[in-house]
Amino acid sequence: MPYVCADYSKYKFVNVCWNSENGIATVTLKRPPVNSLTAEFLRELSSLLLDLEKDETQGLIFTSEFDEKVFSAGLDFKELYRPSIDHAKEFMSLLHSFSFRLSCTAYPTVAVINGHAPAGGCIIPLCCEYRIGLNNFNIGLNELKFGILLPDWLSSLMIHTIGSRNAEQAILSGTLFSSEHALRIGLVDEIAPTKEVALEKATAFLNKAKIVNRSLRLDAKLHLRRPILQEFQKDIENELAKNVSLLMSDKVQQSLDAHIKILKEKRGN
Ligand SMILES: CC/C=C\C/C=C\CCC/C=C/CC(=O)SCCNC(=O)CCNC(=O)[C@H](O)C(C)(C)COP(=O)(O)OP(=O)(O)OC[C@H]1O[C@@H](n2cnc3c(N)ncnc32)[C@H](O)[C@@H]1OP(=O)(O)O
Repeated sequence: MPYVCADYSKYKFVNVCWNSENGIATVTLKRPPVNSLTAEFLRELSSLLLDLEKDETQGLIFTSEFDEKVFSAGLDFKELYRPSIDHAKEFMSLLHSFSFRLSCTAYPTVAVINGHAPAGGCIIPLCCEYRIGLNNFNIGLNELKFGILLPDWLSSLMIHTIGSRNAEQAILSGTLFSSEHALRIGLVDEIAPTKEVALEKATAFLNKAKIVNRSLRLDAKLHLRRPILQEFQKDIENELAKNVSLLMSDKVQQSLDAHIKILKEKRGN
């Protein structure tokens, strides 16, 4: 049975609950208020994946501390508004490397989506092998509505999950799906009434994975995910430069500004 070496208490934005009986790590995202992704958060998540790999984790479940509210609100608007060029580059590189790493983990992965997961908030679930949603949440890649062209690796993750036809319609219309709709098109694999039930279902999925030889399973996973992994590895420097210049463009910066204002008005700030 795996043996925990890493000090998981060092992490600020996640709580890691390691079950030493079955080797399953439940990682609860807890970056208030809405688990938006900053460079610091992405750096932490990447380092966590390495620790889990070293500890020979048998399965990983992602969920959110902000139950029935938000899984992740996506990229952090505030950090990406008028960033320095160096920060923009670092952010895009961290987003790319974390998403790549999560897409090809040696251990099986599940997302328990216990709240909204718009735009970049959908990245963790899409990189995972299995998705379990709760009722009454929205999920989807609505980036086109922000004037953001998806990186190829992200479109490819969506295509892998819901098929090309559904992905084309979903991405081009910038749709955020209700949980029921997400289930119909395969964006989530199951719906659960509560987080507890969702976690049980996640454990059942991970236990099923155990009956397969670990290294054989990894070979098969990498083979089945080859089209996605190729997109991640294709012309990385050029892709990152494209994303940085998109982020720094007036159009995207104006869109971020507008969204920050909308959120402020909503709160009466
Ligand atoms: C920009 C990138 C450019 C190029 C990129 C190239 C490649 C990357 C590809 C991936 C791209 C992804 C783009 C994104 O992810 S952009 C983010 C999209 N996210 C959203 O539109 C969600 C916005 N938020 C909401 O809809 C709601 O907040 C939410 C439903 C999540 C929760 O609602 P609730 O009513 O519970 O809370 P609020 O009162 O709205 O918010 C609470 C506080 O949280 C702050 N907040 C919300 N979302 C974000 C965010 N994304 N970033 C930072 N902060 C966020 C909100 O302002 C409130 O803050 P305070 O007022 O309390 O300070």
